[in-house]
Amino acid sequence: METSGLVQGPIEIPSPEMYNIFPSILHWLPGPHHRIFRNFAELRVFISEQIQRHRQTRQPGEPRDFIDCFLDQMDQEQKDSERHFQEETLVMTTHNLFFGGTETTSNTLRYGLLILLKYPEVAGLRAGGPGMRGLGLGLAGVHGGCSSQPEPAPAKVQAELDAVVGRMRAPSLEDRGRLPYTNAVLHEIQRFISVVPLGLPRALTPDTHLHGHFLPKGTFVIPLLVSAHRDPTQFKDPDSFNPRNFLNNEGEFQSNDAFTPFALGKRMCLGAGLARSEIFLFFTAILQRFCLLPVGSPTNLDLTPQCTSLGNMPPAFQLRLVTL
Ligand code: HEM
Repeated sequence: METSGLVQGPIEIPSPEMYNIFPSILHWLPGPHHRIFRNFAELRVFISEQIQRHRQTRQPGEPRDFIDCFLDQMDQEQKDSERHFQEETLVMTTHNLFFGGTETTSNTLRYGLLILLKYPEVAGLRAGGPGMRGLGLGLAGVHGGCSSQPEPAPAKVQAELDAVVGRMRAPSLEDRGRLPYTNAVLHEIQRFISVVPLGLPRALTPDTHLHGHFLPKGTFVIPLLVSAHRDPTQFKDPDSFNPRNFLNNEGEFQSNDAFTPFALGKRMCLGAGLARSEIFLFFTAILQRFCLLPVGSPTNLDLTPQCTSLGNMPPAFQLRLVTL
């Protein structure tokens, strides 16, 4: 049995760069980007309703979640004329968590699956064997399962998962340290795609000299995270996908200081730990159970991101998942 596994594409925006530079002008121009603003407004309404429900059901001092904690803090600061914990901040912070926590991780997962389709020798897309059932997610109407594919290169991630975790239980975070190749592949996916290519803007607190340039105090600086990820002094052949960037000669996992998908410093991604856990658990759970198959030849798969500057999104693609 095979069912549909079409991966949907993103909303098309005329020019994210334009929006970054002239946000107010785009508000007045017609175009599909207005869907984003509508979605944004809808999400605000949803969050405001959730806050209202929290107010009605909460026990002050006994927080159940982030919104309750924030409301407790608002109570404490009620009499403070310079209070930071206000309703609008709660709405926007919750919104940021939603937005920052969903698109980023889901794009990484989608992009990662596309990369693994393109580089089957990494994931280990297996040829059909007697133990493989043609069952799972796939394109409606397409038949043949893994057996229609040519014999693949060594099934490295799947072989490692088989050896360390087996098939009797789901992979857990405790396994991460014992899966160096898989860990390296996941790091390489994040490096290769730079799903968030720019860090958030900063303002310089002191006057600064950088590479012969004088930058006065107050200058806005936007870190180009993608430039670190494509730096040939840090990564061998940085425009290619190569998990060896995160492995030493003994095949052990090796980190790299230039790996900064979550940025650096005090304002680095708040959800980095959660995101890394999600990426690990989703990928390993999928690869433990399924053989990934492209629709058509892997050589025809295009990895060019659909949208840059706001975020690197994978192009729409189709994939079949066949149970192992
Ligand atoms: C693959 C997944 C993710 C990537 C690549 C990513 C990347 C980033 C980057 C580059 C920044 C800017 C940090 C800076 O400029 O210093 C950021 C900020 C942030 N991220 Fe993530 N993120 C991911 C997932 C998440 C998740 C799961 C959450 C929450 C549930 C989250 C919440 C946030 C928040 C709240 C900020 C703002 C932090 C601040 O301003 O102090 N992110 N993220």
